[in-house]
Amino acid sequence: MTCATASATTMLVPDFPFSYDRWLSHPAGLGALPAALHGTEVAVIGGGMSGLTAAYELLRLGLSPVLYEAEQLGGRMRSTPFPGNPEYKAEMGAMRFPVAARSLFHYIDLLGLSTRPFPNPLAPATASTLIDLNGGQDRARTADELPEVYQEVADAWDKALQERADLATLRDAIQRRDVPTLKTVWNSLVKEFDDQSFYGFLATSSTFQSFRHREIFGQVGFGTGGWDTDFPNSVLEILRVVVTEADDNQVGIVGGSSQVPNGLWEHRPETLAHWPQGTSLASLHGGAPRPAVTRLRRTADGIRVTDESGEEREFPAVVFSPHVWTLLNRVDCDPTLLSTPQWTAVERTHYMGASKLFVLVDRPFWRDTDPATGQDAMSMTLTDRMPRGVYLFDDGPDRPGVMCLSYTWNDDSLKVATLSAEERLETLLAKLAAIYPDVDIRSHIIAGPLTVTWETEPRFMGAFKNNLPGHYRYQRRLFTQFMQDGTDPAQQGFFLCGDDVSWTAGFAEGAVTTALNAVWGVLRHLGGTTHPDNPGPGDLFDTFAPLELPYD
Ligand SMILES: Cc1cc2nc3c(=O)[nH]c(=O)nc-3n(C[C@H](O)[C@H](O)[C@H](O)COP(=O)(O)OP(=O)(O)OC[C@H]3O[C@@H](n4cnc5c(N)ncnc54)[C@H](O)[C@@H]3O)c2cc1C
Repeated sequence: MTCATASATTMLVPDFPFSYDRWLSHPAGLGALPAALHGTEVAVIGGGMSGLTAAYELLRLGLSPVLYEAEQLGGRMRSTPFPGNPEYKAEMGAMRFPVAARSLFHYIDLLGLSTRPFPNPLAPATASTLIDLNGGQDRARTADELPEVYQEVADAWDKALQERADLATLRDAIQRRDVPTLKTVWNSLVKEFDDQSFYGFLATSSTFQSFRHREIFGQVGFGTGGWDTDFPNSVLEILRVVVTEADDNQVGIVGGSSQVPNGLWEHRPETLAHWPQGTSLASLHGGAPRPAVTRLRRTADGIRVTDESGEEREFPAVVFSPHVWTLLNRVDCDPTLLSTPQWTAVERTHYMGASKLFVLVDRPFWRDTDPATGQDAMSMTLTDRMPRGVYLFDDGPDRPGVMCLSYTWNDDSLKVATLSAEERLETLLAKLAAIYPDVDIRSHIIAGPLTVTWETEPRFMGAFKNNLPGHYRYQRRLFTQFMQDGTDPAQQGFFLCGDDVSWTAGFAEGAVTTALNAVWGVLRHLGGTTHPDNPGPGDLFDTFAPLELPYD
């Protein structure tokens, strides 16, 4: 089932509500370059979802993208096979995609990948959910079956959103793609809430005056649940997720998320300029990308890229997709790559930490009925103990099942960061035994543990960006960096993309849409144009531009 079209809404981000999905699917294509420029090499640094989207579309425009990847293609769409059982995978990064992510789904559909509903807390695809808070447990199949207090919390959240953030108007404007209304309402929220944290928003809402309600909300929250580690972040980040329905109606990709970026590497576009039919990024690169980039220098004609092998190549344009922090410590950068205010924004970028631990088990034993209680042996679990979130994936009763025994963010991720994989497993099993005393998880494990902590991964240093209060201005500088008309020519030709420069970090949709901004930027920089019937994000920049907040 691929179901982008089943969504009435789209992740039309209110800061810049350009319809990337329509730009992508328009028969006129993304643009055209003078024939003399066909085959021009453009560097694309980073082979995650963003870099591969950019490289794929630059290839279709007739350019010759040269992809650099430091580790493995796919980046944070990392589906790691279990040793001995490679058909089963652990989703170390992205694992669930809102069907509203229509630009991402443009590529999921293009590649013919199948999706299935994701087993989020209390979702229809989830047999049962257990909430373990303050030592007490509540179990339910749907939210309606939970005790009254949970409904009070859900109502408090709905009311707070309605009263303080005009949620219904924003959602309606997004569904109708009514940009004037969307911008009017959203811009006033940006002014009001840029300085406000998520927790501050709750604590100052009349509907959340009970601490107990705030604590339960931190545990169960909305959509994917477990939002309390997000409490210090800017409430604008949360409002973007809510208004675009990014946390609702999510699906997983059958066979693993990494198939999307890896699929673009192998895919042979049906329509492409200049190149013969059958050309793919893989074929252009002889099957393997260039290694890590170590140095970037401006020259009279462009940007010189040095890679780990010592090779140097000069390009008229460079697209950079890894986390921007890597510009501070992994890549020796020419200071003129960015303006001083943009460098400040790079320095201020704030990333969330996240850890996960997966095991493969012999069968989905959690579906067994506990004879004493008549309930499932185990459930999708939200807990305030160390594991925080337990997710259960099965392919039928007689086949192995995948357990994500723990998915954590920030402080909870740091609690396991210094432990080895085995130590993590021991600790997590002990914590889960306190919730499920009669279940012997270990006796079912046939492979794993597979684990990751993104903040200690040298090429990432964090899971995904999340702005703190007061960060809007920095975010704006990074997001709009692809607009280089009118800037100092000596500072043109270098284009940032990736989910950390997007307004919706933590969602692959932001990786795709910022890649499309960079593609537009490269097209423009090299002297190409978009079709008048299908203007791109930069052509319509003034209509959609993110609000500028005063500095003084
Ligand atoms: C724990 C976690 C959970 C997530 N959950 C979801 C989810 O459920 N749904 C969703 O939509 N999104 C989710 N995301 C976000 C999603 O994974 C990202 O939005 C997306 O994968 C980002 O793609 P990217 O290309 O911008 O960056 P990346 O995937 O980080 O790609 C950057 C690439 O650059 C490479 N690189 C770094 N330095 C260099 C260098 N010097 N030279 C060459 N290459 C370099 C890296 O190795 C990497 O491959 C999650 C992310 C994490 C970490």
